[in-house]
Amino acid sequence: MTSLQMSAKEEMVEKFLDAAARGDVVLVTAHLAQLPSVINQTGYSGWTALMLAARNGHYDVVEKLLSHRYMQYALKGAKPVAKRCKNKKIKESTTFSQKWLKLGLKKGETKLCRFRYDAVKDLFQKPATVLIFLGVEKRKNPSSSSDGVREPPAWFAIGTDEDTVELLKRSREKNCCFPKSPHRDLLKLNEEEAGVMAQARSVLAWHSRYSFCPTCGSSTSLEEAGYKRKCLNSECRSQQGVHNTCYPRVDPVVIMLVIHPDGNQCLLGRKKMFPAGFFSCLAGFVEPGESLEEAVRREVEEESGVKVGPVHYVSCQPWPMPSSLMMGCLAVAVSTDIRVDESEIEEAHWFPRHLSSLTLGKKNFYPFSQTTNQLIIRHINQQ
Ligand SMILES: NC(=O)C1=CN([C@@H]2O[C@H](COP(=O)(O)OP(=O)(O)OC[C@H]3O[C@@H](n4cnc5c(N)ncnc54)[C@H](O)[C@@H]3O)[C@@H](O)[C@H]2O)C=CC1
Ligand SMILES: [Mg+2]
Ligand SMILES: [Mg+2]
Ligand SMILES: [Mg+2]
Ligand SMILES: [Zn+2]
Repeated sequence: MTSLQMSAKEEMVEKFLDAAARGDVVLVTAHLAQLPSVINQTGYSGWTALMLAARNGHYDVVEKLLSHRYMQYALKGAKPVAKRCKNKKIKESTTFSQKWLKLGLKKGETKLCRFRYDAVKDLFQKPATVLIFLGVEKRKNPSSSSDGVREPPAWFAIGTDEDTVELLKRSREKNCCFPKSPHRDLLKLNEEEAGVMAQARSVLAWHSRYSFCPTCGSSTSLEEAGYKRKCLNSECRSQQGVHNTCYPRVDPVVIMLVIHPDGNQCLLGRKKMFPAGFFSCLAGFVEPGESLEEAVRREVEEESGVKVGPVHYVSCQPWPMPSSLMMGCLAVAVSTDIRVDESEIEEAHWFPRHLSSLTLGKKNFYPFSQTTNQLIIRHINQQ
């Protein structure tokens, strides 16, 4: 028996929190009828059911929880969430849970802001505006468009110094947002919009950092619909040959689930900046001259002291903070002692499979990256 094994009550709490996180209002109601005090429990993740339901946009679960008599206790811990919920005043704010609400309590999905040309054309006159071409929408059936336009729309992203509140007034979309905390807000978007966001954010972030030529320091100008910056000094070395400073940068990152040699545990760690109780796969930047496998072995050993043997690539995901490509791998450990590098990781542990499956493997449960979810689900299914 390990200390990580759960009691029956802990297991029930996790099931209740899982139902709240998935928006299963029937199961949430059943658990509350059986054990009303469960409403206040935070369980393994450190989050209450209210926080999880709000985070994932399950309006009906939030309403159910708020209407429950035991909620008065929970309100002590989650006052701003409950207050804003009741008043339906969801304003810009700085605290963690309030920000989630702004995005999460709307019915339906969070959407990116969309503007028609007329709404933003005046911005193009401003020197600070950056316009990049994102692509033309693929339409399965072009003639069936609802707005009467036959040609599929072309999408652009605009970088502007205009106030976001002013910008929002120009959009026709009701439930759209400007994600302020990209790590979490990004994960509220559907896959298609997350891809658009990754492309736009990476390229715009690159433009904001490369106003001057890294080779000679002269000014640069935007070319090729936003995918190149050319040095304006005709003598500059970057004008000859291929110079990667002229093109948007992507940093390769490895993110890996390390499996214990017994096959039944996986290694997860937490950085100081993570919310309480939040553990994730280890990750790190690929260094120059390294292969994927070498980067996985080096990062795991640096961060946890665990040595890794076989490494298998599983899936990848663009990660626009500001511009990485996260490559997800399963890695098999050949040693088990953990010594964390405290400058990078606060804690790391081996997690038994049943615990991972209860707390981590559920779609939408945590604001994890898709890559992390897929690695954990792959591990859970490899019984
Ligand atoms: N569990 C995790 O740690 C997860 C990490 N990520 C992302 O993976 C990426 C890498 O993970 P980390 O643990 O931060 O990497 P890491 O373990 O390599 O350590 C980060 C440090 O490496 C240095 N560094 C080396 N090359 C760098 C580069 N090209 N750009 C920026 N810093 C560089 C910096 O000092 C930075 O503080 C980050 O973008 C992070 O947001 C995403 C999901 C989960
Ligand atoms: Mg590292
Ligand atoms: Mg790292
Ligand atoms: Mg590193
Ligand atoms: Zn130059």
